[in-house]
Amino acid sequence: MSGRLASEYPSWKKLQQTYDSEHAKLVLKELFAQDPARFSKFSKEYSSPDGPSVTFLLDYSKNLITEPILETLLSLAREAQVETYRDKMFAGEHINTSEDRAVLHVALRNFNDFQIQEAGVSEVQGVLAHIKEFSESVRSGAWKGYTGKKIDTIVNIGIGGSDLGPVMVTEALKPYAKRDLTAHFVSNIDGTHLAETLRLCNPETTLFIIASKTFTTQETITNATSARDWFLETAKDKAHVAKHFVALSTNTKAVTEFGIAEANMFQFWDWVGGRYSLWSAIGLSIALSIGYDNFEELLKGAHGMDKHFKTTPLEKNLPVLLAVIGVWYNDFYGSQTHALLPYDQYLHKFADYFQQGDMESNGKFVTKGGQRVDYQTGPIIWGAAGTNGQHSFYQLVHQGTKLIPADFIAPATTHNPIRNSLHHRILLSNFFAQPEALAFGKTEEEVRKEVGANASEALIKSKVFEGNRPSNSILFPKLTPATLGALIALYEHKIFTQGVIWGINSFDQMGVELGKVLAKNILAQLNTPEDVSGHDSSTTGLIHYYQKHRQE
Ligand SMILES: O=P(O)(O)OC[C@H]1O[C@H](O)[C@@H](O)[C@@H](O)[C@@H]1O
Repeated sequence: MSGRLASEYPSWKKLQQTYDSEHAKLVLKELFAQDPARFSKFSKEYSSPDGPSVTFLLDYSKNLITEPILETLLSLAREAQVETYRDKMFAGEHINTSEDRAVLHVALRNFNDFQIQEAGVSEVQGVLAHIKEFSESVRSGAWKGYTGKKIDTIVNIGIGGSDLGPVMVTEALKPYAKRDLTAHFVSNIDGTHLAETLRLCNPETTLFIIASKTFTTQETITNATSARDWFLETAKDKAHVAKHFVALSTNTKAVTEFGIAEANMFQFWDWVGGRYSLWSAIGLSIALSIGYDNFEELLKGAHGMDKHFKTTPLEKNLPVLLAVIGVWYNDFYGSQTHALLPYDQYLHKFADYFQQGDMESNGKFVTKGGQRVDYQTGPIIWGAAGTNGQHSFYQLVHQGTKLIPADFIAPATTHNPIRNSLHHRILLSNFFAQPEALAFGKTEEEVRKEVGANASEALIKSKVFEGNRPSNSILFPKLTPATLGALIALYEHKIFTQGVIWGINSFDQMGVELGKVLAKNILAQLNTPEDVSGHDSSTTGLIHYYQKHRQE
């Protein structure tokens, strides 16, 4: 984040030389055979420094690293001044330079530990109190709809960071949810998303939460306006909107212009990035669903990880370890992607969430200083809940031609111990087996023994697993709100650390702008073919085809 090219650091050059001369010798099977202490050297147990108890084990021993390589990777983090930039973030310095903003999601979950000077930070507690009071009144039934009935359905209307965090967390923490308060999330501008959701809603008992940092996002404002129209078809009187619409935003003016009273608005601040905002007012749907106390546990779990990140030496600092190991694959092994593979159905949106969290943060080709990078930055993040992925894309992960580093994530204890936790034991046996298979594979010799003398050479070759495919494993006792908070913060700080090393600004998102501008221009030209101008022949041809075939 110093804006320097990462490739100029001495450690980067050393890593390149190490990769060139040693990578052929980095064979997991041999590394494990040579060193019986490999697991204890390359695994760490996290315990929350205070607050609610959170523990987990991070096993990074199945990575293509040695102690000297890891040391050099950590030197790279030091040369890039990760610690300095981390401290700048926590101090509220405007490290989001292109937008001249502080980056203070850590202030949203700060329980009096960090001293942060920035406008708005002193208001955080007040907004949390508002969230508490409001969520408790809706959950208890004290808050009534316009016909005097209690709310039984909430619909969060938002997109990107104003959607993905609340969706992921409400799914992840469903065991803690109030089951008679149904939560829906509408994000897509495609009218189908809203229409299918409204079919499930009763205007008398539905609360719409309009979530938008800017309150200008086309999708959200269009969906919110259509939802209000739908509501007023039944409710008639605009005064009833106050009981059924609240807003989560930084933009008071636009919220009040939309017709939502300031009293029904939950504030946040420009130093909360959209993809880091679930800890802010954007988390209202989470608090409504799981209750304020559990929401606070989520924040405290994240705060524990913040303290760990802020105070732990780099060689023991879990987000930093994940980050530098990721850099090793991304920049030296040429891995294009990184898979997030939670063995927990409740975490089925985890990879979706971090697609924005990571790719919108680190998908940048220009350093903070304006130079074009000459190396790879953020990886493509993808994944699915285990074991589903095993029956779709794992074939390629095991035997394809690409190196796909992966994180396996699982709870030791399930919230649903049906059949005496038989399901969970089967699930976890897969969680243990997959990284093992990826790392150690199956040799031709082993295959030959198995298939017998009559098997064809082609069959034998097709059954070989080359192995040496790296992974991290994260295992925790149970998926609690605090544990989830810590896990999310772990990845947030990993992303931060990588951004600093690559010298990019992880906190703007200029790349989402161009498409928005072009769509606005095209929207104005969609009516008649004569209006279509200024495009290439492909775009013009596509729009003309649409105009010929639409039935409206
Ligand atoms: O909350 P808003 O302002 O509606 O923005 C929603 C989303 O819009 C854009 O895609 C980006 O800026 C995202 O980072 C953001 O999360």
